[in-house]
Amino acid sequence: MKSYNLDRFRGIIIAMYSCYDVSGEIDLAAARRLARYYADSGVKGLYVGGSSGEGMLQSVIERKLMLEAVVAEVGNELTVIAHVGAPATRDSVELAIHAEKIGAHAVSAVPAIYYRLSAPSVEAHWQAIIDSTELPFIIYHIPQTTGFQLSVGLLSKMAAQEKVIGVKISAESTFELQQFKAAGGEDFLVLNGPDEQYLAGRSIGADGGIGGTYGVMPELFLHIENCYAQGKMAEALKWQFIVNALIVDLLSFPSLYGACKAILKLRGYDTGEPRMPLLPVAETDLPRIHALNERILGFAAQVKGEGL
Ligand SMILES: CC(=O)N[C@H](C=O)[C@@H](O)[C@H](O)[C@H](O)CO
Ligand SMILES: CC(=O)C(=O)O
Repeated sequence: MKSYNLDRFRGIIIAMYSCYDVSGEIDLAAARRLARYYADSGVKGLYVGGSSGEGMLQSVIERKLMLEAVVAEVGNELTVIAHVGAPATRDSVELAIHAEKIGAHAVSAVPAIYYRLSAPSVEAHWQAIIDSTELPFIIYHIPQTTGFQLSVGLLSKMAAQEKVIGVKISAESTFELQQFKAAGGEDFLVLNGPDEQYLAGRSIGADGGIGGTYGVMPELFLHIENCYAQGKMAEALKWQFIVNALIVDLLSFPSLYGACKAILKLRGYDTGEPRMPLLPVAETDLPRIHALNERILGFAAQVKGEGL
């Protein structure tokens, strides 16, 4: 049995975008405003510095600043998970120690990137992070970007540790998700990565999800989750399909995060442009962003009207 309160990690957790000012520096005030917006939306938590959070494009100091702003604003209301994955183990360890010191609720990390790492190497990397704090640890499995295929064997070995409370799986195989759940056992969390299959992941064993598109439509994911929790599968599926059409549109821009940030800007949350090499939305594409935002807001209003 894990001694941590796992319930605080079950549900909808937004993979938060980073916030920059006009010159591209971390914007702490904007980060606090965005975190507040999300807390008010009713989600369970925030995942800071992951893929959507551009952690890999920031210095260690910048990553600490982003996390500090989020914890300061919503640390008492939401679960805050610090993604500390980095190419160098010592940077990840430094980030993990900092996350614990300032009051984040968990740390999470992808395997170290760039080198083609052996399983023992990834295990040692994760272990160094785990051993550096008393915080619970969530493995981040995203083989399409890291190139590392996490085996059920290594997953099981990691999951046997008290501090390793779960895995966020962004691989698109729901079978793999189910196998991780079976290997980890009842009190091991599996969090769905691909937003397009939130409902599928949830149905086959996921305890919730951490997603990069939740940040522009938290209401819709909360609605899918509520429908699912109440056994209203047809309704949940209907909304998953609506969400998927929106995601297809989001993915049609030069970068997903640029599109999400442009949408938030229309709502009064200016988080700046994504960092290069991630591209912002071109001026000529702004009408398309505007239309997409209107569609999302329309669906969000519909969901609110339906209650649940
Ligand atoms: C590959 C990737 O970044 N996956 C994210 C996290 O798992 C998802 O949240 C996607 O951003 C989302 O499903 C859109 O494709
Ligand atoms: C999508 C996600 O979970 C991330 O941005 O890390």
